[in-house]
Amino acid sequence: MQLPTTDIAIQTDRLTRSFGSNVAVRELNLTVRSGEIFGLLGPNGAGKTTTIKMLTTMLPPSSGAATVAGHSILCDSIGVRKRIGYVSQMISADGALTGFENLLLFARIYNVPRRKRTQRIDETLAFMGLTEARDKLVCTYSGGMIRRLEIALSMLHRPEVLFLDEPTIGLDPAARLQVWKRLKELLETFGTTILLTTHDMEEAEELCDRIAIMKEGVIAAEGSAEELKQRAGTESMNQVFIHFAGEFSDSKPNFRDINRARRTAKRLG
Ligand SMILES: Nc1ncnc2c1ncn2[C@@H]1O[C@H](COP(=O)(O)OP(=O)(O)OP(=O)(O)O)[C@@H](O)[C@H]1O
Repeated sequence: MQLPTTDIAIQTDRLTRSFGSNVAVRELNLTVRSGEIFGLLGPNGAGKTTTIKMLTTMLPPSSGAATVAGHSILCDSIGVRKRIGYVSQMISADGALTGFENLLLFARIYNVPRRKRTQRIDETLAFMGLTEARDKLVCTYSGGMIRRLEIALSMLHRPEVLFLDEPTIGLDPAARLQVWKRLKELLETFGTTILLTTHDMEEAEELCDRIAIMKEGVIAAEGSAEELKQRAGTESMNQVFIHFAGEFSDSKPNFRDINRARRTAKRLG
């Protein structure tokens, strides 16, 4: 089915990225509809982060093309950047500043008009349940509060599309639920399209309207959690993952990837 372009938030056309002889993402054709939460799943090294880096214009593709919020990642990276937010696994808020000060810094970067800044920051803090922590140093925040602040930083300019790389990695169950709640509210309140990566099958089922399971740089399966369960002939999302991505998640074991995931978990834990 062909969707009208206004209903499409992200579209890729044979998007490919290689690192030397290693093809991390191979001729990816992906469509994310406006106003949905889309989950990219897959074992370590499947190409999820590389996909996000290309879509956020941080990494040029080796070949292929993509549009994000109607703008080409190849010819209009500024147009893309103005319309997106990105919460990576790596970048953290500055622990030596308060939540408010962190947001003020981003408000300047995003060119939020000076007279609107304080109001926008306070609204965003309230939205993320951080009003009471407004003037506290971020180094005193819990892992869940840091993650919510990072989401607040990424949505300060009210992006059309938000990219989240493993948003709840390293969080305890209560903090994870809080993040899910805020992300759903973000979609309901602002209509923000969300593309996230996760290894957490419960997260994918609970949060995502549609899911793509990547394996070795290609999409092995795509659909809603219910559709994927039906196709795999199981009620368990873990079994769905194994069915489409394979039993072993060490197809491309990589010190860099494991080390990065551990550092993120440690940072938030
Ligand atoms: N900067 C880089 N230089 C060389 N190889 C890279 C680089 N970034 C990614 N890769 C390789 O590309 C492949 C895909 O990596 P990517 O980080 O996209 O996977 P991922 O699905 O996000 O994994 P994870 O779940 O561990 O975050 C891996 O084989 C990885 O080693």
